Amino acid sequence: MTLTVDTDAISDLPAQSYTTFDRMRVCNVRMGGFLSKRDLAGPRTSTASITPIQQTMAVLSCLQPLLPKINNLLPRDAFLIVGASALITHLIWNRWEPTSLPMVGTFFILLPSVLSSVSVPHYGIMLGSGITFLTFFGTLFSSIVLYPLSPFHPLVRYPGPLLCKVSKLWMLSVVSSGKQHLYIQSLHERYGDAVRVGPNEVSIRSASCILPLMGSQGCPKGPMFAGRAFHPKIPALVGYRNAADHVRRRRPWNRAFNTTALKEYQPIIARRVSQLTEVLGKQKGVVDLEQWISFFTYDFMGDMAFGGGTEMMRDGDNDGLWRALRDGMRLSQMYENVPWLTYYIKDIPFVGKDSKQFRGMALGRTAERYKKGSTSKDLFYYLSNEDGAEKVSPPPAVVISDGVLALVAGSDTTASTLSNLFWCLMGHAEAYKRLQVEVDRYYPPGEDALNPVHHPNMVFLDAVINETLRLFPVVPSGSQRSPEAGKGGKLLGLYYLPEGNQARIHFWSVHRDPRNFSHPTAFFPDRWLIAEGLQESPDELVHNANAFIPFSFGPASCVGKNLALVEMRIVVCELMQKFKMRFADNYDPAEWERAMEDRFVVTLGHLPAILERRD
Ligand code: HEM
Repeated sequence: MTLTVDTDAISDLPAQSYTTFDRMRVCNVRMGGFLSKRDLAGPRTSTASITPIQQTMAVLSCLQPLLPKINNLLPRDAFLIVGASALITHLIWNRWEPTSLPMVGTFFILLPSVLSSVSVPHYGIMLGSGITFLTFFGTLFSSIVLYPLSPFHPLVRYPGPLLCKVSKLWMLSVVSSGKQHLYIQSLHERYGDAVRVGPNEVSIRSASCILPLMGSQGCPKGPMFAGRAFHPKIPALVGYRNAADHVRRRRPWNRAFNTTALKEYQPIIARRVSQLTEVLGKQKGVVDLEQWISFFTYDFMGDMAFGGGTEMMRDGDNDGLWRALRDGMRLSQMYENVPWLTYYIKDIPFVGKDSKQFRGMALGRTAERYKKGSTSKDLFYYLSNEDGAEKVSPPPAVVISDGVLALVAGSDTTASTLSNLFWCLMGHAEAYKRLQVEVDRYYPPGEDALNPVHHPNMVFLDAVINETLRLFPVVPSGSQRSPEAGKGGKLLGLYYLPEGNQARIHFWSVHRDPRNFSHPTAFFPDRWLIAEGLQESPDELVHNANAFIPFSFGPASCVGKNLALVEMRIVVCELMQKFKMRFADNYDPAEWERAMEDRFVVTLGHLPAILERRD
């Protein structure tokens, strides 16, 4: 629909005898019924109940008495008015970020159309409108580009590349390459510990900022999670920005991962790990270890989140949901950089198709699980309050959101760490041999490697897991935090993060910083034993345990950490007890890091290996 506003006719209305809403109704008739009956329902008692369109129209209507005077304006003044309106639009946009398409239309189509009335008397309809739109958008875009570079921007003191400072759109191109982690690392090497990676975002490499940014007195989550999930009405745990709501929502998760609950999951883990051993044992020749481990973690988390229903190790990805999960992850990472965009595109049918497909699956599984009731204590048991710990059970929509989160947060993270671990071991014969000795000592043939009873004694196993997570943190570019709205900015040691801006600790760079760890790029599990005094070292080693944050830090850090550790230890012990592993012939191990992509969670390439049974 084309909107044309007959400004002369509007200005003819006698201002005194019409209310704002009367004028709006007249405008609406002339605009072909653009506004709904609700928008035109008349004055309300409170401004809170007036829709954004009504507010804008009210402002425009109030300007009507001025319109006759506008006809007498000089062309120079007309330009100034249009330019000033563009600047005010930027100001409003910057501060409140309108979230509905009608608002976008009001600011970007209706407003310049109305403003055309100041140029039309001088240049005629076509030229006048053209000049107005050009002036309006020219001023608006110049302001958008120049403001982040100006001394008035609160992040002006942070260095960074010009393109990062101007727009997050630049980061979109970096993200699409899958190499965001290496790009940001290179920025830290060039610009220092705090780098501006977006107009309103800083990446931080300093370990001393971890506590003030992410600790209990730190900042809540930033807007990236809302962008990733298309601003859902009911966010999953990971998306809660209000600290008090996050604490409340995290309660069942904490119960689900306490020591008693973890013990109850052991039969579920054991069943899936022995299935993994069985399928690997049946493979002939080269196996893609990465793929089988991913299938295993996905099946296991399916058991945990929905009480079963996922059989990737048996059937493969026959319903395409695993592929949808990976594709969805790529797109979510794009959206997390431009969270405002997802407000406008979320209702387009094909947008977010993968996430919707995945959610549909979760909906079906949740319904089945409710019908079946609890057969064993799994994650669903706690999330749906089957344990009865909360007075009021959460509605199914909440349980579904959390179930999807469990599947996403618990499968690829653990799978990537396990694949990285086996890649490191197969490439470091000495560490492999040493771990094999430890596994054989505690789990010799005949001893049940699915029973975690000996794990507390397996210090080299933990050193290998830690070293893998240090070298390859699965969330390499970190998790965004932003100061709570209305509470002012946050002092992060030497740095200040003003309200309305965001920061992330760059886990990858912190873990590979020689100020935190000696020989930072080497796979050197011994460092963990040396740091604990369990092994001597000929050299003085730098080892900053506070800089090791693969599971993040603070009240919103990974809630599934203990489950992940138990699961990984069982898999390593079982596979090393049963198989001898080596890279496939002709495999170039350097390919591993080349194929590694930062998709918020790391995704990996193939891991071709030859597995020989040891028994
Ligand atoms: C090696 C395995 C894993 C690693 C390295 C890992 C790492 C992380 C990281 C870095 C975060 C971001 C925290 C933040 O925003 O600051 C996170 C969050 C989360 N993880 Fe994990 N994770 C792993 C396994 C798991 C498992 C098995 C689960 C089980 C369901 C899980 C559930 C979650 C949940 C629910 C969150 C959101 C926590 C919150 O917002 O309160 N993770 N994880």
